[in-house]
Amino acid sequence: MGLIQLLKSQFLSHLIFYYVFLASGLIVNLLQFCTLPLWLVSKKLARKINIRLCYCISSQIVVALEWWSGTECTLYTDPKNYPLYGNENAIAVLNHCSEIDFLCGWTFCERFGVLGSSKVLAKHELRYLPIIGWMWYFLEIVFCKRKWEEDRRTVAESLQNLHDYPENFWFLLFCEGTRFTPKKHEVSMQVAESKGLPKLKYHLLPRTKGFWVTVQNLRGTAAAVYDCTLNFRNKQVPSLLDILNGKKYHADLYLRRIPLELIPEGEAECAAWLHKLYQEKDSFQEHYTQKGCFPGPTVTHPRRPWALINWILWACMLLYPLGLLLVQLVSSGSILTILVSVTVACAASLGGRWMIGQTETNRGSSYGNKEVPSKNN
Ligand SMILES: CC/C=C\C/C=C\C/C=C\C/C=C\C/C=C\C/C=C\CCC(=O)SCCNC(=O)CCNC(=O)[C@H](O)C(C)(C)COP(=O)(O)OP(=O)(O)OC[C@H]1O[C@@H](n2cnc3c(N)ncnc32)[C@H](O)[C@@H]1OP(=O)(O)O
Ligand SMILES: CCCCCCCC/C=C\CCCCCCCC(=O)OC[C@@H](O)COP(=O)(O)O
Repeated sequence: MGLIQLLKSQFLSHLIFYYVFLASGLIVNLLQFCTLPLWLVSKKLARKINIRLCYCISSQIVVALEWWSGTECTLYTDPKNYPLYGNENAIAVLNHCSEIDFLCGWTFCERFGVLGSSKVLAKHELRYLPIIGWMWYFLEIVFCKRKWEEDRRTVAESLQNLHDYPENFWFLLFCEGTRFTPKKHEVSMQVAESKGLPKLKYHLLPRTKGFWVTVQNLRGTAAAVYDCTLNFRNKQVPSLLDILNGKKYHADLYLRRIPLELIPEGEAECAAWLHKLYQEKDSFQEHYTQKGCFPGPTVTHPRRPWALINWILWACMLLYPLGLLLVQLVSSGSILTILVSVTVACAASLGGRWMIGQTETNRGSSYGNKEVPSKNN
């Protein structure tokens, strides 16, 4: 292991990341809270400010992927659609295959300039996640309880609010609704069988209602669906903790742009369309497994410096006063103050590690583990 690699795996390096993330995150949350009165005066300005504040947080995790771990992201797409990315609103349908799939999504958002504004249909539990969940509240992220009787109204209402959104955004949907595990795959393939649908090898059966309600409510707002299929080279299974340890991966994303007008309006037709899309995604994954790449040409879209600059600015702002304080504490020689500093460091480390734990599949929900197939299918 080289010296740099060794440095990246050290507790102190992680502690710096955690401290900067947690301290800046709480400051950003506080600033977002202060924008509340502004929403009454100018919704447009409040949204624009919140987009930039959210960028300050989410770009820090992108920095960990792009600059700290050096992970590379290759985009496979039709070059003729390339100028549209980042310049229109879109619904991104991404396979939920990895603990860092959301982060790869964020990286592409960053590269195409829509990181601050991009959104997701997220499970309700994430609303309460400190920093990220609180930030999402101000970003108008759409939450669902994964209970259709409740979601059908709330999700539609939240989507309608996005009609006058002042900046371009991508709206991410993990149609599988949960992350892939062998058990969930087995259950969902039983459902597929009961519905007379072909089995999928690499994906869980997609949940169609969220897709339908999103497409219907974003008609006129979003121009296209981006069908995104993600995989990692050499059968690697990345985790956020490994990224923090500086482990480098190579992500490949296959992106097809499908104009929204091509998607059927009726619920049943839309559901059938999505099932067909997932069958195609499955065939792309098969191609990747056989050949080590997706079909079609690649385009190179390099990382931008802004996320790194943002992180360095926060680090300077937060580490300098902390350094001064630590010097004072140590020179004061007070055992109590030194103990307090150690406790704060441990709290930052445990807090950061706990947040990373939220991305780990083995701590995931039991949603999709034991669902009863619908009677009428
Ligand atoms: C250039 C690059 C371009 C793009 C880059 C890509 C992306 C970047 C874009 C943006 C990034 C922005 C932010 C990302 C940051 C972080 C995100 C991180 C995480 C958040 C993600 C989540 O939280 S995922 C979980 C929440 N989301 C979802 O669940 C969405 C999908 N779900 C649905 O749509 C559901 O339908 C629902 C939630 C709306 C409602 O769920 P419910 O369970 O109540 O109803 P269902 O309809 O799903 O269930 C009943 C029907 O399902 C059948 N059934 C039963 N069991 C199963 C089973 N095991 N599998 C499949 N189907 C099952 C059942 O038979 C019923 O069938 P019907 O025929 O009656 O419908
Ligand atoms: C710069 C480094 C800073 C270090 C600290 C970083 C801490 C960052 C921590 C968390 C960022 C969390 C972002 C979103 C979390 C995404 C979680 C997720 O992927 O949800 C899974 C959900 O779809 C389905 O859930 P289940 O599979 O049903 O359960």
